[in-house]
Amino acid sequence: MITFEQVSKAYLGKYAIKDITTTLPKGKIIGVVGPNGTGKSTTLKLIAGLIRPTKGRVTVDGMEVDRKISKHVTYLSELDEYYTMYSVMETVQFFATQFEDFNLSKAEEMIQFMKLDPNTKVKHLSKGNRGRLKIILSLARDASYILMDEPLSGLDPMVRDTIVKGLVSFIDLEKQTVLISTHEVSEIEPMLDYVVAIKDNQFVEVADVDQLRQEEQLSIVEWMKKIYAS
Ligand SMILES: Nc1ncnc2c1ncn2[C@@H]1O[C@H](COP(=O)(O)OP(=O)(O)OP(=O)(O)O)[C@@H](O)[C@H]1O
Repeated sequence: MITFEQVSKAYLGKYAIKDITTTLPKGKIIGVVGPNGTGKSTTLKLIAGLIRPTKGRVTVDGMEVDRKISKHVTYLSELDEYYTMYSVMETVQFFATQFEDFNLSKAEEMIQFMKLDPNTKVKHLSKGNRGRLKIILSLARDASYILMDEPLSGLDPMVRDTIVKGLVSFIDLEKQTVLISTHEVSEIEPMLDYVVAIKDNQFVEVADVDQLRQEEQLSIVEWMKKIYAS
């Protein structure tokens, strides 16, 4: 369970998010959505302990978040952060030495699923294939919380659908909670259980995406259009 207690984050005196109090459930795939610059990355980084709130408290399973939370939380950033001299397999093996919960056989399975050549050096991978490698590195950890900041950026629209389906099959919702930030909601919509949209520094939440579809006959994309139009 992730809680925000009166959390604000300001950069140079300007708020990205302001006075948020909420609880995000466990065992769900949660979309963090909104237009550019609304605070999606900020929200994920606060949960990952990469930045500190200006005010308030963020907790994960009752633990106040600081950098040590990375034992329980994996964060896939928008940036590349690996050694380009390593091959795909060497990178995966290196990560296995860094994280106790890294599941090497799951990583190998995902390399096959993503159709990556394990022997290719990272510096020779296309942008899309680096994107695939990043997804593998974050999902191969048996961490309780998986945070993915724009995981589909740089990936060919033709393969996104397959990758999204693959992502779901590698997540164990009995033990894991996933937060995915994106402004390309339509592509991940089928996998989402719960949605946090950020508008005017506040969270607007949909606790049950199926209910939204059944009772209000709205897709998330349609719901977002309504929110951001008002
Ligand atoms: N390190 C920083 N220094 C100053 N301002 C920042 C910093 N990081 C983020 N911001 C500002 O905070 C606001 C929220 O940024 P954030 O990156 O969280 O948004 P986002 O929704 O993830 O955007 P995008 O979709 O473009 O990635 C923006 O106005 C951004 O310019």
